[in-house]
Amino acid sequence: AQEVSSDKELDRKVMEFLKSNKRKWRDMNVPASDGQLLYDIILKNGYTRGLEIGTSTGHSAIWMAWAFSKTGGKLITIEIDESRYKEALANFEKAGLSDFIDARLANAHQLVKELKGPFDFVFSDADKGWYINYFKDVAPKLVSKGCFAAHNIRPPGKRGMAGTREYLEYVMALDDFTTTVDNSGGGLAISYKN
Ligand SMILES: C[S@@+](CC[C@H](N)C(=O)[O-])C[C@H]1O[C@@H](n2cnc3c(N)ncnc32)[C@H](O)[C@@H]1O
Repeated sequence: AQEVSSDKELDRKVMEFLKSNKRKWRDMNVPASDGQLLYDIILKNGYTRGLEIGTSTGHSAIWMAWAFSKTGGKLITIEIDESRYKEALANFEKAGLSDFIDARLANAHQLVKELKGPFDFVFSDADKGWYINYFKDVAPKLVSKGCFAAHNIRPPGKRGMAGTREYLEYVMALDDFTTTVDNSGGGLAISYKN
């Protein structure tokens, strides 16, 4: 079983932050239920090396970094918009999670290619038309049993945001990944590397 540490003071601070901001996320942020889902996947698998593509103001990153605070891990997160990036940094500070997050102001089209990895958990939530490219760039740097999760994915056959259907068809056809879709929130395609 994976080592999971507990810091009650930090838990209290994060929970207080999430509670007081529950109705304040207005920048395309994931719903809290998806944040919880990401948190659960990281804890369940004991992941420690995370990458997020599309920070916005930091809601999903806060859930993931909270999980990484327990597994001894860290999250690299990328955002192209400076004002959202700055707001995210302030939110990470308020939530007490800055030590678990390496936030980058950059174009992910370039930076995802440059990052060495390895990663065991990736959350893709930036420009949907680029999802397949992000996946192709990251897959070789994802460890075996690692997970690549992509947001705003509808089940097969259902209409979704432009680019997301092509993405789902692409990952579903891969022999070295097993993909399921969770539609309890905004829609999450969860692909495990075999
Ligand atoms: C749906 S929002 C992310 C929401 C965030 N994951 C959350 O739950 O709080 C998508 C973000 O991706 C950013 N983005 C779009 N294209 C990008 C690119 N090429 N590189 C980095 N970030 C990008 C947008 O500026 C936007 O803030």
